[in-house]
Amino acid sequence: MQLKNDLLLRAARGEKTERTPVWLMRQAGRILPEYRKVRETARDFKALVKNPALATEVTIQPVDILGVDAAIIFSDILVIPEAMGLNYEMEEKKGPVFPKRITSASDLNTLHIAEAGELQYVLDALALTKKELNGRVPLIGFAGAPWTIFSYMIEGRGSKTFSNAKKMLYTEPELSHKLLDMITQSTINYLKGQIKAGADIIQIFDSWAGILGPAQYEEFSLKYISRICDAINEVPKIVFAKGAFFAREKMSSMNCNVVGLDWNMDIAESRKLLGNKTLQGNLDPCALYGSLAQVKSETQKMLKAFGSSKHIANLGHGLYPDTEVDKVKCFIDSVKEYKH
Ligand SMILES: Cc1c2[nH]c(c1CCC(=O)O)Cc1[nH]c(c(CCC(=O)O)c1C)Cc1[nH]c(c(CCC(=O)O)c1C)Cc1[nH]c(c(C)c1CCC(=O)O)C2
Repeated sequence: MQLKNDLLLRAARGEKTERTPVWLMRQAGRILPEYRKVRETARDFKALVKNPALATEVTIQPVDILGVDAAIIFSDILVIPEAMGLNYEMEEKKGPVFPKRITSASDLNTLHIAEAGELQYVLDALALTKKELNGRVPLIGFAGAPWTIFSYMIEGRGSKTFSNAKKMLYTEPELSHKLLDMITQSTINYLKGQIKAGADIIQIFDSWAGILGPAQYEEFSLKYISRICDAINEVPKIVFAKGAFFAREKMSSMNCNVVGLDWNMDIAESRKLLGNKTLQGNLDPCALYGSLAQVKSETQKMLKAFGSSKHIANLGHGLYPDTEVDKVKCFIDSVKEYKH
C-alpha cells in the first residue's frame, strides 16, 4: 500500500520534505471527548487496549480530528512486563500499578522472554489500523526502553525518584543486567512483530532516562537501546530519552534515524551534538496552556530554530490531559502553515 502522506518517513530518513511533519506524543487519549466516549464503552483502560476494534478507533481519531501526519498505535509500554509474566493494573487517575514487583533474583524465575505472539492483541490492532488508515498517514509502533520498563517492574508504580530501581543498579548489578537483557530480547521480538503487522516506523520511549547519571545511563540504558536499534533494520527508528541531555553526543552514533528532544534541550546545541540525525520535538507541553496567539508564536519560534529539514514537529513530552483541543489544533495548523 502506497502512503498518500509519507512526510514523517521521509523526514525520518533525512530526506527533504515540502513542509515539516507533525504528530504529538499521547495524541490518542483523554484530551479528546471522542476518546472518552469510546473509553466508556470499555470496562477499563486495559480492556480498551486489548480490543483491536476499539484500539483502532481511538488510534485513528487524532488523524481525523486533529489532522496529524501519523497515527501511533493505542497501547501502553507496560504490555511488555505483562507478556513476560508481571501483570499491571491501570488505576483511574493514579496510573499503572504492579500488584507484584521484582525484588530479588528468584523473582526472575517467574518471568520469561516474551514472544510477539503473546501480544497478539496489539498486532491485531496494528493490522486493523493499517487497513483502516488506507495509506492516509504512516503508523507508528512503539515500546518502552528497557531501563524505563525495568524501573516500573522494580518500583511497582510511578515514582518521582525511582529510588528502588536505582538502588537495584547499585546493589544487584548482575540481576539488573539479567532483567534488562530479558526485557531487551522481549522488546526486539515485540517490535519485529509490530513491523510485520504494519508499523511503518517505531519509537522507543525512555521516559525515565533523566534520573540516571551519564555513566549509569550508558551502562544500564543506552547499551540496551543500541541493541534494539541494531536488531531492527526494517523501518526507521526514533529514540526519545526524556531528560538525557547528557547522552546526546553518544546518541549521535546510535543506529537510529531520529532522536527526540524534550524542551530542556537547546535546539542549536542539539543540532551540533546530533548532526547526522533527524530531530523530533520539542515544544513544552505547557506552552499549549497559553493563548492561541502564544501557541502560534511559540510553535513558529521552534520551527525556525529547527530549520526546514531533518525535523519532525512534536512536543517535548506527552500531551497533558487537561490541554484544550483548540490549542492542540492550533499547534498542528501552525506547523502545517509555516513557510521556512
Ligand atoms: C511512561 C509511559 C507509560 N505509557 C507510555 C509511556 C511513555 C511515554 C511517556 O513518557 O509519557 C506510552 C503510551 N501510553 C499510551 C500511549 C498511546 C498512544 C499515544 O501516545 O497516543 C503511549 C505511546 C496510552 C495511555 N496510557 C495511559 C493512558 C491514560 C489512561 C486512561 O485512558 O485513563 C493512555 C491514553 C496510562 C498510563 N500509562 C503510563 C502512565 C504513567 C500512565 C498514567 C498517567 C498518564 O495517563 O500519563 C505508562
